[in-house]
Amino acid sequence: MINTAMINTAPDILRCGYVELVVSDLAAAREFYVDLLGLVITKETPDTLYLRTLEEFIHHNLVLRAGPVPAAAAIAFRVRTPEDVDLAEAHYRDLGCPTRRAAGGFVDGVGDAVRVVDPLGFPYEFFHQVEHVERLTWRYDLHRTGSLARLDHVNQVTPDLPAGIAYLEGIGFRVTEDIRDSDGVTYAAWLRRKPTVHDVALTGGDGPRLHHVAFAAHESHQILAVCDRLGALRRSDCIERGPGRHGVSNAFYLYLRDPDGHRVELYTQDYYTGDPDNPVVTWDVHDNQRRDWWGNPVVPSWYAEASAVLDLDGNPVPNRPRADPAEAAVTIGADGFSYTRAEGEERGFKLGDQV
Ligand SMILES: O=S(=O)(O)c1ccc(O)c(O)c1
Ligand SMILES: [Fe+2]
Repeated sequence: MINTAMINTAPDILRCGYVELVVSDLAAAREFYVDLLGLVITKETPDTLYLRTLEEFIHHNLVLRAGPVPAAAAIAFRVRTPEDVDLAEAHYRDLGCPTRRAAGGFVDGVGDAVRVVDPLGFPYEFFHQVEHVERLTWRYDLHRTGSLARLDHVNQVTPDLPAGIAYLEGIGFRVTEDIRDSDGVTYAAWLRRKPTVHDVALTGGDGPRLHHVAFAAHESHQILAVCDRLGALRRSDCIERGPGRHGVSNAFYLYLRDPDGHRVELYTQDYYTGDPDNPVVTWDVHDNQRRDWWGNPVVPSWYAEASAVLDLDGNPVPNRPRADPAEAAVTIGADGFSYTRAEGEERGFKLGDQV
């Protein structure tokens, strides 16, 4: 149940504004995110890159900071007013979480902000004041392969889904879709603030870890163009999963891994969820089309690997193990290679038996 008392002090979150990633080789990361994916450089210093998508008007959607340990340093949400930063600071103090305020911002282009280590162990930031930059929507002369339009969501690995969902509902998020089994175990959930399928997804597993950050294109052919470009450049090795169409969200997708292994999703064409009675879509964990609508396999690394997250002092936050069953175990390894049916309904491998 949602604890409405908590919502009263929660900030009014608009959307996920940016993610700060630590990368071990800034030049290699620049080549991946700028040359390959076409993100736009708003600002560049010797140790930091500020990048944005084509439709963005705030200073950046991605901060790449050179550092020894690849990890996620911040998941930053824009809030509606400057006063919401105060509310965020008070809310997380009420929750007993570490907080740190920076009146001049933690990164360039962003003003007064508060960073917290939230109850799940994730480094969240809440900001309102931000430097406006040129929105490049109509600058087709600058659009590159993929034409990534905006930052869409983050996916976070956490062990206890019910607790994670309750916490996020307490700061105003709403579930739009989830994956469960007949015993009531929840394996994954998608939660929103903006009127699409999600701003934050929770994936059941040892955490806190950042599973991926997703950028949205307008059309699936733009994602396919990235695949073709990667093939032409003989960089197909950075394609981890897809292209394909998700069951959950109905979005067309592609997952890439950057030079440090940070996972990036290219994503397009999910659906509107803005009405207060938006119906939640629940998928059975044995539904072989839940994660890929065409039944294509989910490679094991997609379930197993994710990025560490840092606390407010820059130290990796230790993982807590998931107590509930792991989806990859319940679905007989990389599902899509076999029918993931409940006990007694096994039908062996799909066509083209895999070894
Ligand atoms: O693989 S899923 O269909 O569950 C899925 C749906 C939406 C996403 O953004 C995602 O990363 C994964
Ligand atoms: Fe995603």
